[in-house]
Amino acid sequence: MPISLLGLLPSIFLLQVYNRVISRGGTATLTAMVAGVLCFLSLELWLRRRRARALREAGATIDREVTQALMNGMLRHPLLTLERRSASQWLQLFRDIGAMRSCVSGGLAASLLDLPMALIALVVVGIIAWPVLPVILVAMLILSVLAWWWADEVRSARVVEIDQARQLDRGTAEICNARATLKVLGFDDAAKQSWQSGYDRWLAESFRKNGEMENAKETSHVLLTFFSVAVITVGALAINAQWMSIGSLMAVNLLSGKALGPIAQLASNWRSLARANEATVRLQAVLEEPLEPEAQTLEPPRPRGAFRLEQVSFHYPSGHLALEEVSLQLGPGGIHAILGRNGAGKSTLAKLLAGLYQPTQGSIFIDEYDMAQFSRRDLGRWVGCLPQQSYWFSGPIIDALRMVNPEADSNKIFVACQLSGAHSFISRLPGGYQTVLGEGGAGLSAGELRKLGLAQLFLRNPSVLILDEPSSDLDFESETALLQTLQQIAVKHTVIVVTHSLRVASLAQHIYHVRGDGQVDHGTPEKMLPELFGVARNAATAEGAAATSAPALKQEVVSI
Ligand SMILES: Nc1ncnc2c1ncn2[C@@H]1O[C@H](COP(=O)(O)OP(=O)(O)OP(=O)(O)O)[C@@H](O)[C@H]1O
Repeated sequence: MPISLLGLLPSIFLLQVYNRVISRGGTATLTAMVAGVLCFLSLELWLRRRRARALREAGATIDREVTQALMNGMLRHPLLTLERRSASQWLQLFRDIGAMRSCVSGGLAASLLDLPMALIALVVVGIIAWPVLPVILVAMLILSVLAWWWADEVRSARVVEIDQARQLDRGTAEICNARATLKVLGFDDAAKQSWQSGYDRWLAESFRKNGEMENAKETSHVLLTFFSVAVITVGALAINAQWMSIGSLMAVNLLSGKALGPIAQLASNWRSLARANEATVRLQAVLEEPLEPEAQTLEPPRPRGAFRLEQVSFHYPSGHLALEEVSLQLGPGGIHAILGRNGAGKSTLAKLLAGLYQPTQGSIFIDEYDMAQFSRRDLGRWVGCLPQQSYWFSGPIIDALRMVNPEADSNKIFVACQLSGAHSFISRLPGGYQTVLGEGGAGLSAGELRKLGLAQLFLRNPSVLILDEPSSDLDFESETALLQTLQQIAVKHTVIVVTHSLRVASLAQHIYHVRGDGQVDHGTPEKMLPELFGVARNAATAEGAAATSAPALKQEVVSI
């Protein structure tokens, strides 16, 4: 408001110069007025800088608060919700925050704050030059209607260009992720064509909308000049009729710019409001989604690792029913194999046991505790999981290993790597544990990355280890070594292995067969192996002889 009031200063100065200085020759008055104007201008400069800073701070606060809420929220979203959005969609949500910030601290906020100036200018025009007031009112009306007309994106709460830019981003991210696959399979032309058509659509829409906005801007500019001419014309007629003075006309010419400028500026700033509005709706939807429970303040004792499923059903949001009223017990201790055909629901069962998915119906207990009460952080301490596909962070190997257990000393890291079989190949690398890997572990083979994933799991030393096809990328020798290790770990821990391997299955104490119709059969390997593989356990163990003839407990296993 003070800035708006100070905005009247040039007009009042002009009016006084004409009425008191030019017509009466008052040089002393002029000096005093110039001194006064300079003081007020200094005040206005100070106020404007304060206002700009307040807007900047508001923008930065919104950015900081929403970014943190989004990052915390994302990491506390249940796995199913996380999986629903791709990495590029999450990235776009972080970019949406920028749209909110630029709306608050950008030109739109400033022109909205300047709107009171328009009202004050109108009042002053009414006092000093009432004959031109109707002209300015009509001009305001026309500019307001046009500003609203051009604000179609705000009215429909949809920015088509952003929709298309997001689709394009998603396509680009997918091509970047699949760059090697595209090269290997040789269908890069097809992928490029589909990307190009998305790009052309976005470019055409962006070009069209930018043209519309340029049009709005240029039209407003010309209209402002036209209204200024209209004010001078009507003012000149009013002076001839002796209804107002020349000084008033000169002042009113400046005032009309103050009254109409903020409205004309709205037209070119609408887009940032439309973008911020869209971004806010999207962010709000994500921030309102339910999160996993907070970490417990009271820490229950480390579980022994006995699972009990009571009438557990699970279906995906798509409606696919993976498990239906399954009841079973598992552990504590020992190796337990989950078997079944592709797509039967083995990984789904493993994720339920790890607490990564919540049953749609029924309950899962670990020891005597209902798992639903625990946060992911609590469960992560007790139930370690090696998923079918895990991500390896770029940077030195040692840093990524320390990330999972920052308190682990070097000895513990060596032991975990020896157990997983990673130590031997890391030692052969020229940089050893300091070797820097690329994104996703680029620079190592799939089997080597698998061993590093196992090392991370061992480093956490959970009560329960859930491994989804741990030996899928391992050579025979490495698989044998891993099986020996798992046998020994299973003396004190519960080891659950999702597998297609007869060797692994033959070592289990108990086998769970996920049938694919929502049911799970289970029994001893003596009963299940002939049914599933058509071989007796004895024959199977003979095949996996190296694993079963594990020597006395390895020293490394004792230390985890
Ligand atoms: N996020 C998801 N949304 C919808 N359906 C899913 C999702 N993840 C898996 N499914 C479906 O659930 C079923 C079970 O999947 P799951 O990954 O548990 O199979 P699996 O037995 O581990 O298979 P594989 O041996 O091939 O690894 C599959 O038919 C799959 O299509």
